[in-house]
Amino acid sequence: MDVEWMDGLKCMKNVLIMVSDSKLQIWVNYCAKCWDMFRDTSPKVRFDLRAIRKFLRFQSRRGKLNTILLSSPSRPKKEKAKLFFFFAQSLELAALLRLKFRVAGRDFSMGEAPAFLVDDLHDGHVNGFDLKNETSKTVTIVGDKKYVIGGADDETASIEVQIFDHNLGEWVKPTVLGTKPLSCNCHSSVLLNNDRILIIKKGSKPDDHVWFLEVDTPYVRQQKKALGTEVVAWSKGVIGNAEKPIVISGPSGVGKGTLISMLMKEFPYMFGFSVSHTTRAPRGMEKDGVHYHFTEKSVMEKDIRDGKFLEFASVHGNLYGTSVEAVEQVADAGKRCILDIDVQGARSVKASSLEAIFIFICPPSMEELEKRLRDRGTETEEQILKRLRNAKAEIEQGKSSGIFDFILYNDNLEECYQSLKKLLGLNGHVIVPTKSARELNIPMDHSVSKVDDKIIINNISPGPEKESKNLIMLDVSDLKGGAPGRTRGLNFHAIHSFSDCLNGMDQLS
Ligand SMILES: Nc1ncnc2c1ncn2[C@@H]1O[C@H](COP(=O)(O)OP(=O)(O)OP(=O)(O)O)[C@@H](O)[C@H]1O
Ligand SMILES: Nc1nc2c(ncn2[C@@H]2O[C@H](COP(=O)(O)O)[C@@H](O)[C@H]2O)c(=O)[nH]1
Repeated sequence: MDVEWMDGLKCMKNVLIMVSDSKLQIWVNYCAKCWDMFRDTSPKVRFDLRAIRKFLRFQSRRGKLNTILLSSPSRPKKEKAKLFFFFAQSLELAALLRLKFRVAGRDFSMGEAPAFLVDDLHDGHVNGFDLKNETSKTVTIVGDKKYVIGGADDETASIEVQIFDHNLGEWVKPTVLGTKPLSCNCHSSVLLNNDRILIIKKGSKPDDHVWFLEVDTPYVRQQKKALGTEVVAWSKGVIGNAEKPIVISGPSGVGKGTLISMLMKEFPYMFGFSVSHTTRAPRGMEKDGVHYHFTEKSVMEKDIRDGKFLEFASVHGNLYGTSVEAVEQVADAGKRCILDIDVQGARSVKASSLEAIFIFICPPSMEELEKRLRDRGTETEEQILKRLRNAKAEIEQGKSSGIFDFILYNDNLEECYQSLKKLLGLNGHVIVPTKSARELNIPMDHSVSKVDDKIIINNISPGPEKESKNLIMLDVSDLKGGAPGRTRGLNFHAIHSFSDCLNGMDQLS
């Protein structure tokens, strides 16, 4: 193996760096003397980061660098981890150079700290997730792209996203879908499954800590195809396992609205209505923002072009649509979302990445449907005839398209309502939500590490209550939903040490 001594690193005294040309690897080693110095003080003080950066840049320009291997078989894992953390502080550079780290035989991409190796890392070392620079940006590499997240000075602005495409060798401005998180002083970024970046905001409100920037999920891929641009999508993380949204379809006048109102009245804390946009005029009792967002056609068409809608359709001569925000608002309130949309809309939702339960409501007969529409007295004769004509095709599609998981006949209203409750599992005991991890505070000053599907949030400056737990584990193994809409299934646990995250722990939610 070729061994080169790098000039730039001579000032590092006790750290040896060897370059293996054949393997394109750097081996980082350290001796006992170095460790003794290293143990008691911040690595930042002991090591000359600038020299390391210079060295790494130099190597990367020569195309020699793809892996840093921390190797010292005689050293305990914990010590290796400390050294790893020290290198992880060079995240910005590592991300630019697209480095890989290997510690104790395991590969970690830059920014992933092997938390299980560092039980007692309480002395304020950052773990590489934050760039810790003035503009609070983080850099995450996914495939051939570099995602630079953050950087807005103004806290009323949203977190910015910029992408550098290594294939094109240029910066690309992405179309950013979904409600964007407000800017914050500092955040951590962790790549999950190579398709989304977990963002943990520091010093934000409890319901605003966790966000996901989707970069290559099925929804994002679909939108890239549809919009023909680079696309990323924000999705806010919600704690707990709020259940799948419910899509209710059926011909006009069948009683969808009536059934939904009954459900929301009986279970107000459980369900929330997705308020659609429409270009039709309001009926007498209808309120803007409650029954619909009544909108100008040109405005709605522009919002559709801008990707703000989960689905939209022309129904009985007017434009109707469900905005991503409408679904997100319900999830934010911790409720299960109900969508009252036509069959075309249900088809679009089915094809989207929003996992939902699809229910079709059928009338007992066309005569009864006509009677209900006429008795409701909200449409003109012409509109009634149009709705009845459309009803025939809708019922056919509802029964045969394979979109719907359940078909209910709304003959006797009370019986139909009971059937609806039964299929939603509401006919037995209903659990009323209690105090939950929604109130959990993620400490302002924290570091973040990742072990498999577990994110460890370590309170760097614990408060006066000595007994309070300083470690929080965020379990992301069971994520559901995602953009468009919220990402459900986040679970927080209090843990006493890093090793707890591999064993049992106290769940907070
Ligand atoms: N099972 C039922 N028996 C008799 N009348 C009913 C029944 N269900 C609903 N209705 C009545 O039928 C009318 C239409 O119901 P509703 O407005 O809920 O229909 P819808 O499916 O929401 O219609 P649209 O799609 O046009 O909004 C209302 O006047 C309602 O009170
Ligand atoms: N595809 C969508 N269809 C929707 C939406 N909101 C309502 N609707 C459907 O439109 C008809 C007519 O409603 P009305 O209030 O004018 O009587 C009805 O079938 C609704 O289900 C939507 O956002 N998208």
